[in-house]
Amino acid sequence: MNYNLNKLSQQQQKTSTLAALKSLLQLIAHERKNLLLALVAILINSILNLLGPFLIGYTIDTYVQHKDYHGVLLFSGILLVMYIIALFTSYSQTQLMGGVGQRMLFTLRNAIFNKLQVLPVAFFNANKAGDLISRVNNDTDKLNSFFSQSLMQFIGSIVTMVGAGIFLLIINIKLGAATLIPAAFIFLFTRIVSPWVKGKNAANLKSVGGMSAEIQESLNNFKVIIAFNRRDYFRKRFNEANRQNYTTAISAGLSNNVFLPVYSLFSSLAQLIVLVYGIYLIAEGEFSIGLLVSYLAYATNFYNPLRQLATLWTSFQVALAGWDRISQILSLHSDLITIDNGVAKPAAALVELQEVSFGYGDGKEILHHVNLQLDRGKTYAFVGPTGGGKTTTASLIARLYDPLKGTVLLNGKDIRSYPPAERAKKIGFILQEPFLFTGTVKDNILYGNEQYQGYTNEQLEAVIHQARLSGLLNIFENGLETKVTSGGDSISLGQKQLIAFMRAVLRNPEVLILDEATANIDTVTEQLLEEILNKLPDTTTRIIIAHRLNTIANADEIFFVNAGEIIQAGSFEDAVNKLMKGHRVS
Ligand SMILES: Nc1ncnc2c1ncn2[C@@H]1O[C@H](COP(=O)(O)OP(=O)(O)OP(=O)(O)O)[C@@H](O)[C@H]1O
Repeated sequence: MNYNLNKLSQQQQKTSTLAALKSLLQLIAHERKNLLLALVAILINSILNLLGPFLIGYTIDTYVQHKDYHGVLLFSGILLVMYIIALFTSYSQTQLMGGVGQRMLFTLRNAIFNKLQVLPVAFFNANKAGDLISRVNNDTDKLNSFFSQSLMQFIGSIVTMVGAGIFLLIINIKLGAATLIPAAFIFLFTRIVSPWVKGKNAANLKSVGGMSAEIQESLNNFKVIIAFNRRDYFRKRFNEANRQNYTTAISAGLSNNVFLPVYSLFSSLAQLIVLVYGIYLIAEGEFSIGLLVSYLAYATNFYNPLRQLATLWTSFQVALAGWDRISQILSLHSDLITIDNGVAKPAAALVELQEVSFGYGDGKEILHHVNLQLDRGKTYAFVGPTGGGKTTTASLIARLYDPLKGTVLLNGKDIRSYPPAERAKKIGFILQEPFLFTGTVKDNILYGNEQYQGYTNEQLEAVIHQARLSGLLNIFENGLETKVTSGGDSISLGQKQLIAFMRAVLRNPEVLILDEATANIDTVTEQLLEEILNKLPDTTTRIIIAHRLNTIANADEIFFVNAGEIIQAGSFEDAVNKLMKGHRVS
């Protein structure tokens, strides 16, 4: 499956505006009650706005021309009450839709974040974290702006326009038709120009994502930047991303501003038509002054919302561009599904790779028809040159990826048939770069461990003691309460590896994979770690990926992993003998 969102956006078929609007409305479908209330408020508001000019015209013709000031006063009072009610309805709908927008934002951000939690490693390999953050933060906010500020105004404007259009045609069909001609041009113009505007806004949102990715990358690597004094390099890259954003923002801004002047021009033309044609009709005796005043007001009532629609339409195009980027994530599914293949065959080994081939999607094959058997309770070492495929093999055993061909079996069952929670419990994987989150050593040790959640420090210390891990915990000044940050600068890399080690061992896995897990640990601690490994339950299978020969000296079996192959090299002595005869171990 293609997980590259940028490639996906190129492949993605353009959705029609109506289809996109439909899918956007589905997002707030559960807000029916608030939407209905906001709709009623905006309808009342529009109706009151529409009645205004009619009453003004009526007052002029009936009372002003006959100097009936009592009537003028009465209708002025009625108009004042109408304006106050209109103000109240406008305020209510803003409040209601503000709430709808914020709740939609909340739900949507949760939905994207939850989706990110279930997507496979391949997705994160293919996309930059900064761009993903931008989609969660920035793009969702564009939708919020549309829902909270624009949607009801949008509906209100359309209702007012339709109402005003009907009044225009009812009062005088010929004048009405002439007044509405410019609107037809506006409609045509909008249809033609909208996809272009949406495209410009999509490019701008993409460049915001690119800039966010640049910031994220330089922040992650700030030590290297300072150590190598390469500030200029990242400054240049950021400058480039910023410039790109500046250019696309200008371009999007210009395209967004295209609607308003055109709408304004055609609105003014319509006013002119009403004035010229209206005066002609008065001269012909077909029209009254009061009617013309009402008529001009209705023409304004028709074209003003249309002008407002120009701004709202822009906000809609921006929201659509944001929605496209969000739905690209939401529409993805993990291809690491759990398959229904629950019948275990008699297991020849605990872990078995049968004719496994794998590559990362760039066409290069990393493993080629590999066969491997790992027995329960034994210790295995994967050695080989840098980039030889050791981590890849371990990742396939832990099902971070699925093989392109062949099968990985755990206990005689296809690894794909294990539910993720069960698989994670059976396989402990200590990565080359252990992941720690901000909290304490205890929080990090208990991460993903249901069994000991809620244990007090004393209870957990007892468990750690039982697992013979006390020696490792003692290395931390404040024991379980030692503070850890996700950047991990408060503790050393070796200490991080120790926490990851304790985390994995306490889960009591059937297979424990250590990927260069002792590379940053001093030899005394490494010795301690080895003792712990040796005392793990007899049933635990250990896979050690290491470059240091002393780390693998006690392995029952050593495998050379290189150039797509995994070669069984026997015990440490056998491997050393083979090495003497010309095999290269890194
Ligand atoms: N996420 C990835 N996307 C594309 N290619 C990758 C990815 N991870 C690894 N590779 C490639 O796969 C090959 C094997 O990498 P792997 O990490 O398995 O090697 P290794 O033997 O563990 O190396 P090391 O000893 O340096 O840890 C390398 O050529 C590497 O460039």
